[in-house]
Amino acid sequence: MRSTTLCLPVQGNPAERILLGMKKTGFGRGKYNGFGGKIEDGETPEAAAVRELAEECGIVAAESDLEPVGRLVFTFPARPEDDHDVQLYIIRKWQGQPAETSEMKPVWFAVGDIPYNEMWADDSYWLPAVLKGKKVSGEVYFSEDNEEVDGITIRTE
Ligand SMILES: Nc1[nH]c(=O)nc2c1ncn2[C@H]1C[C@H](O)[C@@H](COP(=O)(O)OP(=O)(O)OP(=O)(O)O)O1
Repeated sequence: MRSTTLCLPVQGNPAERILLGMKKTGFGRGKYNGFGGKIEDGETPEAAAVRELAEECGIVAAESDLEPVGRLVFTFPARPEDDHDVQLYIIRKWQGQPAETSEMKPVWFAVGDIPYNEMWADDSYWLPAVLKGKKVSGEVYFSEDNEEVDGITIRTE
């Protein structure tokens, strides 16, 4: 199973706005997503999270500013090669302005106005808790269409 990162830039504590990216290529294309991707061989999860923030929306973050907020395991029975294990982070401090890249178009949303119907179907189950300051862990099983959630367990702390 591949190991990945997902980082959510937010403003405010508790969060008032969240930066999401409309993914233009690859996994999750056409959906608003957090920023992240594969952890390369020899790379720490934090280094991968910082690298992906820069590659996907052009912001420069320090690893020490990443707030670990949990871990999710995604299983796609119809596409086992897409199964992945995601380390989740929030970040509130960085340098530079978010900018569109070849991979993503970044857009700010108020936390009360998050476009869950244009996101991965599992996000509405765990993102509200993360934005309220909770840590989450869980497992998500997708249906045969790789879109709907067939089973989900989310634990919060
Ligand atoms: N169900 C889901 N809900 C969610 O919110 N984010 C998900 C998700 N499934 C995957 N992601 C995120 C996590 C991670 O940031 C990314 C998947 O990583 P991948 O490495 O497969 O992506 P990419 O196609 O961007 O590849 P690289 O950037 O080349 O590593 O999509």
